[in-house]
Amino acid sequence: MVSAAAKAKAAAKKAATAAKHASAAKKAGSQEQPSLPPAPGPPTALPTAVQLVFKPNLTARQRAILHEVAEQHGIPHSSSGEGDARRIRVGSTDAASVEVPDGTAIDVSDELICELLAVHLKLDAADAFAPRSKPAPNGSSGPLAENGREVRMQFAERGAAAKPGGKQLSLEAFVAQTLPLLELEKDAEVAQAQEAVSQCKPETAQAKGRALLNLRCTDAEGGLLGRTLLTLASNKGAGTVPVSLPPHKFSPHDVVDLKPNKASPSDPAIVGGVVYRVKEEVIIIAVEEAPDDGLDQPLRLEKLANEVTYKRLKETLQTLARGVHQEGPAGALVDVMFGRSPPRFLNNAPPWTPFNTGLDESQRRAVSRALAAKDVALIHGPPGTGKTTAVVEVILQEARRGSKVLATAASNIAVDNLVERLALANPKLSVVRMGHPARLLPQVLSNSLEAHVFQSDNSSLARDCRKEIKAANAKILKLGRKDYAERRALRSELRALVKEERQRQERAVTEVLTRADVICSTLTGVMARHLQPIKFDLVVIDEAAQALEVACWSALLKAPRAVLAGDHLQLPPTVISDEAMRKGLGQTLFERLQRLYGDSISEMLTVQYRMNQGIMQWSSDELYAGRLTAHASVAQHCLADLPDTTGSEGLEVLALIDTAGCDMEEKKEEEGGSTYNEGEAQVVIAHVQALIQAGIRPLDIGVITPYSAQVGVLRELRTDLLAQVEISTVDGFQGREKEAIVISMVRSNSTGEVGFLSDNRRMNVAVTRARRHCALVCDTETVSKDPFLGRLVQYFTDHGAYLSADAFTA
Ligand SMILES: Nc1ncnc2c1ncn2[C@@H]1O[C@H](COP(=O)(O)OP(=O)(O)OP(=O)(O)O)[C@@H](O)[C@H]1O
Repeated sequence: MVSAAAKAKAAAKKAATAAKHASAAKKAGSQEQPSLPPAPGPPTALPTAVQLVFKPNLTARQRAILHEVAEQHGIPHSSSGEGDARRIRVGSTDAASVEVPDGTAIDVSDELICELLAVHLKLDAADAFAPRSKPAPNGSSGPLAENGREVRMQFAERGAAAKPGGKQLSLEAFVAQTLPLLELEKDAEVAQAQEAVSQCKPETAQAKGRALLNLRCTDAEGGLLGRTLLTLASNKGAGTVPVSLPPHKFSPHDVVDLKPNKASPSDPAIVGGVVYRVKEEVIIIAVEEAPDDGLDQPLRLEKLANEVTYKRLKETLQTLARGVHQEGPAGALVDVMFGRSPPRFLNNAPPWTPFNTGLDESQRRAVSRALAAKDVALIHGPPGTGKTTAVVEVILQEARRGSKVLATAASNIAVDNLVERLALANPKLSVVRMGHPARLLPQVLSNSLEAHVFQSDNSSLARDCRKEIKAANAKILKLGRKDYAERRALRSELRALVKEERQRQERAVTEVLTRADVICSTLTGVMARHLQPIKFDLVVIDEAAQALEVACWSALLKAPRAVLAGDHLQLPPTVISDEAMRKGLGQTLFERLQRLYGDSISEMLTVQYRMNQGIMQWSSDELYAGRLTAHASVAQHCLADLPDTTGSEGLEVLALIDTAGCDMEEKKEEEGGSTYNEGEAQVVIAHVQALIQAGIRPLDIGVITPYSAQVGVLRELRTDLLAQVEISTVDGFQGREKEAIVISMVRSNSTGEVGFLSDNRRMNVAVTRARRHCALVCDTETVSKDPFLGRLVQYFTDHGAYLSADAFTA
């Protein structure tokens, strides 16, 4: 058994050793740099880089030990204030202070204190905090009587830790570090929304992508399970020609306000709603009820901050911090995920007959591993390797065994994808999709909770109640002033009917959810009230590498077993706050578990079904240790094989179009700060035109650029012929594919600055969207200054056609 104190001691030793090494290295590099004396040193006041500030939620014992340890190491320490204002400070008074998160939900554990002292002050306090009372005999965390009050040593002495393959994160440290980061992220989102729509001119808000100005409502149709859909288009076309909307950041499920175009920021909305669909020329929003008037004027759409998500995520953290999960289904799973007990697997995977007989060897291995997992298994799916295909098989197999499955993903589109594929694979399966119908694809609406409920007996009885309510209301309206008795009787009847209607609706929802084999929801959606009492056997998270760890926990606490599928080498979750990102909010559970347990819980899919071998090989060698192979059905496919193409000239699998020396310098937007490159954009469009002339359908071509400003420039250059060519940022293309992809890298400067292009995950996603052709348009001199991009350029030079951009402008 590895105690918390022992682990903290190991962590402290590691940090102290690292500090010693760093100081030794500094010393070796520069004789002028004095190294710190090794701790414990003489009790002289040492300068420290930070000052830790502890709030009142420490026990008397912890406070005493803190002072003792600081004293021993000659580090300044003080205690001030009373009650809630009480603070213990450890570290130099003039150093930057680091507040140890408090909050009533968090007990600051010994382990957390040891870690904080080790990380920030390079102090080894493990011995001092070693428990002086014995743990409960069963090794579980029993309450220890101390200083006259009970102190819960949460998780402190739980089962033996599995052999960790990487740095461990304790549950307490995770909660303590994530709570403030969530606050930062919420503040950043609210600030972004406020700044964009209320503190700046509407034109600036539009430039930032958070507002769309001068729209007209072209359609208001009923449907969508009782909601109204409003279609909004740009007023510029005046109804004659459809006009593209300007670049924006609206996407399905965003919460929005619709206002008169000239309204001031504080004016109320005509109506609020949720974005239902985003198309090139229109945006469709779902509203509870169409407003009676106000829609026949120029309109403005504003994106609002969605604070509900943060509230839900905080609740999840608080549940974890309180240790409530220990009594719930996920008690043992939590221990495994924080390295306190090893992951367990059945000795032999249960026999299974695949629903999908075309699964390849690596997919079968991944499914077997998932079915054998008693706690958690990972499916690592590089681009196009059929990760969702494997996940769907796992769910079908589990449902066949009688398990109730909660199938989730971070995005609505990924959840819809699961629903659609599950329903197709086994139409007898009861698959229920949670969530606002506006957020669902039309093809999965019949699986929505509302659609299921609508068909149930209780719901039909509830509708009868509704009819009777209407009739009773009509009768009341017809009554004369003096019909007191009758009115009273009708009112009482009404109350009973309303109550019965509500109860029937509730019962209908509970029945549908209880009977379902698979319930599908986004990660934040799983905290919906109706799901609270439902028990699951397995939680599946698809696209887990795009989900914040805290969001995964909302789902994970609902079942004893979990299967996570994803690829940590593609784009990470979006985090708005730079500070929160820097401090680790973007770190995903998928990646953490990969580091912690590696191949012992993870199966990598190795056959990809999308790319020509030439496109795949760069990604495989650069990011997946050369383990990917192209399935025979795609390994050699190229554009020239497509119908209607004219020969193979200009249709090579890889092409490098070099703008170096062609006077195509990048520029920076005045507002927003995004980068663009007009010269390069013209070259990109010219190459797309050449592809179309060679017989490639515009629909099969995608243009990807990392910079939103370049998306705008490219869209402006698009002629009618190119209307169906999709132009988007890398993020907009994640999870998708096109026969031909043209990448506009934008950066061209004399200093070799490449910004976030050097993030290998971003480039990995961009290149691997292509099935048969990938063209890289860039200034090779600028981008090659970055070693990773230099290798990419070299790969394209070695294996593809090389063209100078001059050839396109001549
Ligand atoms: N065993 C297989 N045999 C043939 N085709 C397959 C197989 N597995 C997956 N595919 C096909 O490969 C494509 C990608 O599959 P899927 O969407 O499951 O992959 P993914 O890894 O989830 O994709 P992404 O890279 O977008 O995350 C789909 O068209 C799918 O039908």
